[in-house]
Amino acid sequence: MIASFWNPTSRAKQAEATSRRIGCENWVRQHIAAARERSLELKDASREDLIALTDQLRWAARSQPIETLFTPAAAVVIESIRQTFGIELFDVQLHAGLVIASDAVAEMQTGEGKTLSGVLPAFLKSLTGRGVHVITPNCYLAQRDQEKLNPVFSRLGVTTGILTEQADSSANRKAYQADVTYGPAHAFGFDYLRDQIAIGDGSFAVYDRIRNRLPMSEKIQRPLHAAIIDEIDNVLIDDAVSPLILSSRSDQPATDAELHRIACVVAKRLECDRHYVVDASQRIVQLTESGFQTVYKDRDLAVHPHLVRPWHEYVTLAIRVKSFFRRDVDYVVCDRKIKIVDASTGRIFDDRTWSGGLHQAAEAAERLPITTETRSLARITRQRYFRYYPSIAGMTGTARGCEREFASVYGLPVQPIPLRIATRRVMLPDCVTRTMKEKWQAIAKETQQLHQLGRPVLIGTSAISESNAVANALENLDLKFELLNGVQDADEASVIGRAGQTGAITVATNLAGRGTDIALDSVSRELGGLHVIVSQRSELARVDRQLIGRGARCGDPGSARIYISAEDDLIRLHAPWIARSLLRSDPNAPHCMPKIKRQLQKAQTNQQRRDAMLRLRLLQQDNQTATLLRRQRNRSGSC
Ligand SMILES: Nc1ncnc2c1ncn2[C@@H]1O[C@H](COP(=O)(O)OP(=O)(O)OP(=O)(O)O)[C@@H](O)[C@H]1O
Repeated sequence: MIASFWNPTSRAKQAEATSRRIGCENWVRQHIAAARERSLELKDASREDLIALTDQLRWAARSQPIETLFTPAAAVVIESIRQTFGIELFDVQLHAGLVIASDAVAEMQTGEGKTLSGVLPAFLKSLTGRGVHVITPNCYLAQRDQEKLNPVFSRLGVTTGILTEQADSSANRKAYQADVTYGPAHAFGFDYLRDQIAIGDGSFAVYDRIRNRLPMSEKIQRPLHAAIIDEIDNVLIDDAVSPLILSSRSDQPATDAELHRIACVVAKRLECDRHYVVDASQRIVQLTESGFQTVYKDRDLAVHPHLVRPWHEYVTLAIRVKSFFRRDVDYVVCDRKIKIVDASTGRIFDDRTWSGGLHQAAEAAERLPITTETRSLARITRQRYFRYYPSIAGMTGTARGCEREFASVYGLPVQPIPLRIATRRVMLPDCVTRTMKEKWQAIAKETQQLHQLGRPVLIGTSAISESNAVANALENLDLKFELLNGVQDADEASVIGRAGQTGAITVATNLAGRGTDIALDSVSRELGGLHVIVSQRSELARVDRQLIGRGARCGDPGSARIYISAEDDLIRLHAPWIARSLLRSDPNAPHCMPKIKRQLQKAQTNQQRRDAMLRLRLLQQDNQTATLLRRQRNRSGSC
């Protein structure tokens, strides 16, 4: 069993077998037609009738595989959604539901209605009574979906719960008792780790053995059964580069605080390429021979009694902070503390810290009180945690390009769901500028023109500092706007609620880039819908596609434009030759867009490959550690 758990070939074969089954058009058509027919018989069924039908299905799930219950389950779900919202599930949503229920990834374009597509598989998998986890990339989406869908489930006699972000095990334990539990991915993973700590094993261990050793009453989670993951590429791929680490905090001042401060001063004096070399794409720093000599000039520091790592590593950390970590991009300073910003979602984490002294190096660079390094109590890679679920599936609008990783790591095939109606999105040509300043002005000007027409505009930026720069440019034109970047106290739901109204201007970081549903009012729809401005291409093309997908949803009109400047991060770090050619060119001459576009897309693909390699390395290390632990345990067991 363990061999197949780690074997990518067997996972890929499993994915291939599922893919053959769900890819059969006739099979899909027959199931949808049968479900529709059954649902007509249930029209206007009472709540009691629906609950009685659910009970019958639960009874049936005891003796037969849940795949065989698709038709009757779909019929009751269709009816419950009809009675709750007064809408009919689309065929593409039933199709996606069928794919997810078959343990696969449904790739459904942004705005096609994935939230409702997840109800049917969650309902089906809850029938066994072993609990379903509906996993989202963040708390906002978990709460939004649980609140929206709870009436649909409760009409069917199915209970739902929501995980809290706080380490409140009693509240979360209660949420796990529900049939369907909503929560962000990290909350599920951390509860798993808390269970590990409760049984006295901070290192990960063979899952079943651990589960069986601890009495049910003490555990927060029930045994893992089924996971349905929304924005599955974000949760299983993008976030998988960083393992989940549960750490302890100490209020004691850091004993090596002074060393971090000195390292920061030393790092400022060192020169790139002379004293150290950097790999910008991997954020790695290496001291050169001359760098080592300079760093160890003061011999007392090399033998300082408070060193917790070799002295040159303090300096390397300080150089990494100086070279790659930027305030209001990678972190913010709030209440004299460093708070990490998640690059892909734009969220600010209150309780996360960088490990290995990096957080302290950043505190030194910002002249903040230096905290003690956290001590890791338990850790698990996301890949490992999610592979513990016997059944895993999900949905996203952007699975393209990740098919191989989904198949070999998680055994998941990707099934594209056809568009319900052709998109009405108008993709305007990219706009190229030489400097950032020119870009902010151009964005503000375009926003002003559309605002005068009454069109709502969403400006998506990739960092807090950028959102502030756009905000300044808009203020210079006396334009009123809403800023959503996690720093302000703005209520996310209400800002998003207003973003589609006539004449609204919203500036946001990636907070609004994924999963958010911007509803248009009737006038803004008439005027052409939401216009999305992408302020710069991200390192991942999927992030851009998600942002563009905030407009022209569900058959609505809309448009989008991407802005590029020679000073953009993607160009600066991964394709500097584009910057050189742009800066040399005549600012008034038209740039050769197709060529620049192709080169930027290539830079994005290369970055995606590098990230995939990083994840693969993490997985290999994880495998080696697991094998080592297993051997140790076997040896101590046989002694
Ligand atoms: N069957 C339906 N009938 C009418 N409206 C629907 C239906 N399904 C979904 N919608 C509406 O379509 C909009 C988009 O739905 P939703 O947010 O679930 O899309 P999505 O696919 O999850 O988008 P994204 O990929 O951006 O997360 C919502 O306003 C939702 O209420």
